[in-house]
Amino acid sequence: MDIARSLRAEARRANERRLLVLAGDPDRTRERAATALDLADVPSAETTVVGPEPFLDCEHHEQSRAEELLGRTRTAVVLDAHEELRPDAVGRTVGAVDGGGLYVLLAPSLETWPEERDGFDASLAVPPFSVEDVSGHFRRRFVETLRAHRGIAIVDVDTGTVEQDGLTDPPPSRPVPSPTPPTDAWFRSETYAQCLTDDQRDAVQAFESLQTAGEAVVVEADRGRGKSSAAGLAAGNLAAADRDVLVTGPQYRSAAEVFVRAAHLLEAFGVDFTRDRSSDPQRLDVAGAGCVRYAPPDEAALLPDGPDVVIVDEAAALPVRRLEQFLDAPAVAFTTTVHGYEGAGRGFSVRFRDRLAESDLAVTDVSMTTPIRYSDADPVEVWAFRALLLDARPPVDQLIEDATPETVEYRQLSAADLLADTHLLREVFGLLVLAHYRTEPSDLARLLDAPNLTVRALTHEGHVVAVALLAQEGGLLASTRATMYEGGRVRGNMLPDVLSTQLRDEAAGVPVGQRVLRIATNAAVRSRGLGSKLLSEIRAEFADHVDWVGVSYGATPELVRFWADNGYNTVHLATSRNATSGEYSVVMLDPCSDDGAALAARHREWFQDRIAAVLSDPLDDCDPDVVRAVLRATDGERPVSLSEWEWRLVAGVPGGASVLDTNPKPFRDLTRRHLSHPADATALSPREERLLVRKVLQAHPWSTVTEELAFVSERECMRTLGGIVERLTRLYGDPWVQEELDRHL
Ligand SMILES: CC(=O)SCCNC(=O)CCNC(=O)[C@H](O)C(C)(C)COP(=O)(O)OP(=O)(O)OC[C@H]1O[C@@H](n2cnc3c(N)ncnc32)[C@H](O)[C@@H]1OP(=O)(O)O
Ligand SMILES: Nc1ncnc2c1ncn2[C@@H]1O[C@H](COP(=O)(O)OP(=O)(O)OP(=O)(O)O)[C@@H](O)[C@H]1O
Repeated sequence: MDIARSLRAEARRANERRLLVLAGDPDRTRERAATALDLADVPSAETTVVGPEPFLDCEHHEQSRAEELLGRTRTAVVLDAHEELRPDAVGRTVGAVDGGGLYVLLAPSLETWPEERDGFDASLAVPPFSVEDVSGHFRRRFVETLRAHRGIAIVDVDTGTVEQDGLTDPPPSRPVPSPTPPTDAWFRSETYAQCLTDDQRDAVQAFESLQTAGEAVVVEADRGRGKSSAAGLAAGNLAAADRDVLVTGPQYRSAAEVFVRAAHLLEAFGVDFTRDRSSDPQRLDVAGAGCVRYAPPDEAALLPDGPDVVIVDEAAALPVRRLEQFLDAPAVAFTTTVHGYEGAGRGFSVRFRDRLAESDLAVTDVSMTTPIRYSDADPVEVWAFRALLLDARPPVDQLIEDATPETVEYRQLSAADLLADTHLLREVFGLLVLAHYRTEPSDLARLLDAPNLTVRALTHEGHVVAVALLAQEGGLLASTRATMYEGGRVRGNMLPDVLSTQLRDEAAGVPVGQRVLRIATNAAVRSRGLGSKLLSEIRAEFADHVDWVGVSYGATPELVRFWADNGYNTVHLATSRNATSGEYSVVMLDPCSDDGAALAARHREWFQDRIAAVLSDPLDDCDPDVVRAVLRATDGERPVSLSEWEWRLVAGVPGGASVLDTNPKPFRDLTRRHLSHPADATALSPREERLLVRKVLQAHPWSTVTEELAFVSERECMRTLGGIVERLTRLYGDPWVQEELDRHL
């Protein structure tokens, strides 16, 4: 195992990492890993094993807990991939290895590995498919990248052969010149002396704006660029200047760097501070001035004790709704990873950026590119980006800007097509990453190997302009359906699962469908009908083979309109918010066969029957425009059937003879009817419809509705509602009801 020693020596000399692959019999690879780390002089206190067994005397996590390494720095990480290779675990762990350190991968023989089905593959076997239907494209490609990239040693431990030594003979790393301090800085000069790169200096300087309320800073960088440290340098300064700085992030461990750097800086300032190491969360208190304190995201979101500044570390890992809560802080910074473990720090941009722009905060953006943990020529980072396509991008705008529904070609892209054309694969994956909130490395494996998934795209002159990822669902055996109905776990099959488990329809898993898992049009060519063209091509292709096409996504008014315009109708609105998007998810179906139509029809009716009651309780905070769009997208008219007494109650409201609170039910029925199938779509203005949603369906108090919808007084708000009830009564009431109405006017 001299190879381990030389790899480490080279890594140290160049301040780069090296990757050591030990392939073959599992126990033998584990023994060799122990020897290799010993020879390479890596202390066990600086090593982490990620895999099923703690076979070394060091920190250990399962692959499913790989996020424990986010934001941390280790000299060696050993990824034991014998039982399974989770692509996300690779993404999450590789960035933690320090310059001069080793990433060690334990795997079966590389010759046979792609053909073997492991634990991760089993997770791709979605009923009615079995694990034999899962292919090994991702792993084959992964092995090819191991063989093709520099800085990677491969040892066959069964034969003792060193397939490649991974040595690159790099020039020794040269000390990076310290960045020059800025000329007019508000932070104390010691701060800038502690910055390691120009990027870090610029980021720290951007944080200066947080001294005043109304400011926000967003720092975007790949891993290991020193973002958390930049935040720490800023936090130390702000605390010394009497600010109360609240730090949050998905795990304290990854935010710990903020505290390390802040404490170090306060020492350099020579100020008195106390550091509470014993308590978790940790805090630093500067004598006679401010503090830096940690709280987990759910607590921090309540802005406990009124902080002056909030720093959200690893923001991309938090749901949008959580991030939004921090916009109420006087000043706030978000640091986020662009490419890496979540695969998609970019996704941070997808929804949250709009909210940030709409807020009253003035936003300063900074990006950091120069790595700090290791040299910028590090071959292991290059390999990881390539193997996991972390840097995949859609085509540049110029190549596709002339695309229209007439110029594009509809493409059925098999895994073989994608593997044969790296550009195509990068464009497809890049577009998905860019347009969706969270796309992870495992999504790449899923796209290439899962038997239930299909990729469809529109290309313009060979470049991808829109892409959709489809999942086959339904067509389930009676036993699988029974498991689902009884609350057992069945992989995939999201729509049958929601319809049978939550909505108590055991037969929902019989019809076969294609669910649009994701769809995206390149931002440069949106709103030209390309997304709609892709959906209509998909429907045309599958209509003869499936019972339905369907979708579930976090509802926004625009998106609901997009799907509704393309023939999809609402059957369900979830009663809890989607953890990632922060929105309420809507389920929509477009039936293609009689069986599909029967499924859609019964669920539509059930939806129409329950929605008013649901909106007055669990969905009472759903955006009224989402409610309007979702109701408008329900197919099939469900008439109002009010009793005579209910009609008399309704007809009395406009003239002031009766009040809504006596019994809201008939008002809800009427509202539901009008918002889903208006007899006259122009009868009410959008604001009047919002009033109906907030007051009648969601039962908000008059005072809040008056304020939210900007009525001058509660009286005016009530009078407007009376006028609305009058118009609805005229639209839907029989002649005798109209007479009843006129009696009171
Ligand atoms: C299962 C899921 O994937 S749901 C998530 C859908 N995907 C995304 O949100 C990713 C980002 N968005 C996109 O890629 C695109 O906006 C898509 C795929 C939603 C629509 O693609 P496009 O090629 O623009 O569709 P198309 O031109 O046929 O229809 C556009 C209509 O969709 C609606 N729409 C959908 N989303 C938006 C939006 N964010 N902003 C404005 N309009 C929108 C509008 O009604 C628009 O019509 P308009 O341009 O006349 O106002
Ligand atoms: N100014 C600095 N002085 C000393 N060490 C630093 C400084 N900046 C960064 N480092 C070190 O470099 C490593 C990476 O820094 P940091 O954790 O801040 O980066 P990051 O971009 O937040 O990384 P990740 O995305 O992995 O969380 C850490 O070990 C940190 O201690």
